[in-house]
Order: sequence, then C-alpha cells, then structure tokens
Amino acid sequence: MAEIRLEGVAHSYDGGGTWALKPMTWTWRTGRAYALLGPSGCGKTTLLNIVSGLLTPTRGRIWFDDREVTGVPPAGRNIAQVFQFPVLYDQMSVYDNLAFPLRNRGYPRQEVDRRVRRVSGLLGLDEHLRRRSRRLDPGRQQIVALGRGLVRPEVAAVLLDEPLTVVDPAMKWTLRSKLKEIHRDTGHTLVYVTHDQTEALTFADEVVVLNDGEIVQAGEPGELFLSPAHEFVGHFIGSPGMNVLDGAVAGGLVRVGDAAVGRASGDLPPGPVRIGVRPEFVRLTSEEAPPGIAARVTGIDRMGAYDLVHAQVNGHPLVARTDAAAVREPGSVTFLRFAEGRAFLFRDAVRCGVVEPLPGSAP
Ligand SMILES: Nc1ncnc2c1ncn2[C@@H]1O[C@H](COP(=O)(O)OP(=O)(O)OP(=O)(O)O)[C@@H](O)[C@H]1O
Repeated sequence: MAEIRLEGVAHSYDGGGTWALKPMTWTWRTGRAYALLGPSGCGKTTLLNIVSGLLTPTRGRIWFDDREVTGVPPAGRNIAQVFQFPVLYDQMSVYDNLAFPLRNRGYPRQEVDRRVRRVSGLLGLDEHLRRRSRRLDPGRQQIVALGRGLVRPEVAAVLLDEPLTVVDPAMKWTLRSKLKEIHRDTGHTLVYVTHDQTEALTFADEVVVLNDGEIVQAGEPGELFLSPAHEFVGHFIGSPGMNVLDGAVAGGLVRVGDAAVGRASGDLPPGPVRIGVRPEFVRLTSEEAPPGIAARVTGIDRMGAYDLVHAQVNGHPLVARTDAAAVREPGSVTFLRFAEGRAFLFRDAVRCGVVEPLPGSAP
C-alpha cells in the first residue's frame, strides 16, 4: 500500500481548451476508505484513471510514497481497478477468476486458495465458485469482479468506479457493508467513485466532493453535513439540500432584507453574502422577537416522522424540517431562527463565516 499524492494535477482532453480536472494537490492516505462523490461529468473517472495510469495528466505529477509514477503505465503501478460493468474471463470458473490476479503474481497454491475462499466467503460466492462466470447474472458477475479487485493483499490501492451500478438495490446495502468489512480486514486504500450521496456517506471514512473538476471539500460524512465549506456541498449532500438566502453584512450584522439575523463572525468586510442553512437547523416560531425573520408558509409536506415546511422569505423559497404534524397552515406567517453555529456565510460559493447570535437574543 502507498500514500498516493497528486501535485498540481490537471487534465484537458482538448489540448487546453477546457479542463476536465483543474489543478489539484491532494493526498490519498494509506489504508483509508474514500468516496469520491460528485455529479455526472465532474471528473471522477478522469481522476481515477489518472491514479491508475490509464490516463497521463496534462499537467502535474503523481507520487506513490516517494516514487514518482506520472509516466508509469498501469502495469507498473500495482493498482486494482473495478469498473462499472463486470470485466471477467467468461470461460473461467468463478474460482479461477478470483485466483487469477494471485496466480499471475506467483502466489503459492495454498495462499491462493486461502485468499480466494476468504473473499468468496465474504461476498457470498461460495456456492458459485465452480460455475463459469458467464453463467452468472450481471449483478453476480460484478460481485466476482469486486472480489478480483479485493483479493490481492499488497496493492497500492483499490479503485472502484461506480461498482454497484448493475447490482440490484437490495443487494447494494449488503455489498457495501461487506466492502467495509473487507476493508477492515485487509486495510486496503479504497477509492470508491459514486454520484450517490447515500452510497458515499455510508461507505467512506472520508468523502471527497468533486464539482466541475475541483475538489470543493473533503471530510468525514458528519463534517460535510454539519459544516459545508462550499455551497455545492450544501446542495449536493442532504435531502433536501441546504437553503440559501441572499443577505448582506453591514456594521458587523447579517441582514436578510431589513431583519438582522445575527452577527457576522470574524472581521468579514461589508457587502453581499449568501446565507446557507440546512432545513434541519431552521427553527420556526410564532414569536416576532429578533432575530426572527418573517416568512410566509407556502406548503407542508407531511413525511410521517417529520414535516417539511416550505416558506417564502424575502422572495426566496426556504424549507424547514420540523416535528411531525405541527399546527401550521399554508398562507400563515411564521418566524425563522437558525440554530446557533449552523448558519454559514458564503461569498463566491466558498464559506467565509458563520452567523453568530445577536447580543441578548433568545437561543
Ligand atoms: N475521452 C474523453 N474525451 C473527451 N472528453 C472527455 C473524455 N472523457 C471524459 N470527458 C469529459 O471530461 C469531463 C469529465 O468526465 P468524467 O467521465 O471524468 O466525469 P465523471 O464525473 O466520471 O462523470 P460520470 O459520472 O458521468 O461518469 C466531462 O465533461 C466529459 O465529457
């Protein structure tokens, strides 16, 4: 296993006209399970292929520990890669497919057998070991492909590119927890590409959020939810995503329209800001005491365990997640407060501060 370091890596497919990846410096630490999360076209596969050596970056350098591998082809990098669709030897048995990467590197027979059976047991393949892989359904074939990626102990990293796309939904949950178990067992460095926030948050030690060719934030799942560093992270993670209101900082206060909603943290220069707050951290009250902002309720989604209250604030739509069946009607006026430390200020989409309570205001 190796620490994988990208130094100013960038990639353009059209000679510098557009950049699929913008210059990034980033380290994948040894033994961690990462999710690389972002929408379609943000550059996830490009980044993965640069790590595996399928693609040479237009700019920058790549290091595996203290060995530079920028120009080294995949065979010289000792990476296991699992693709979206199964890549297997059709005519071989499941056992032989799983054994192939080990035999290819000269592992002794007993060791091959031990490792194949361990992975097969964890992935629920024991009863299929003797079958030809082409006789399996595509979902099961993909599980064998996963097994092939995970069977070698000494790889620098295992890269998984949307590996559960062809696996049926019920099986996905099981496989994700199996993957975590195998990760705990082997200590592989895993990079798991997905555009699905649930997959990313439930799988990874650390989620790396990619948008428009840039890493906009990386952190533990809870950190991305509670403390988004970029507007995109606020929108992309969470359901529904973070609310954003246009506001302004003047005289140290944060205002939405005429209402002061708090103080700006630090010495934020005056001027327009965007205020981001998740639905979970918007409180609704009937009291008109500062720092309440007046809002008109426009609709209520009863979700069973909770309600999503939709409101208009100073011309902006906003959603609050509240206790179920609170007595509120569309058309009524309510007052909003933000949970302390959970409303953030953004400029140019990047977090620049926090809304702090007004002196003497109710918590
Ligand atoms: N071989 C290629 N030639 C030209 N442009 C490409 C090529 N591969 C990818 N791109 C472009 O580079 C950008 C990043 O693509 P990439 O496939 O890395 O994104 P992604 O996040 O993996 O998307 P998806 O989730 O849809 O696979 C996109 O704008 C895509 O159109």
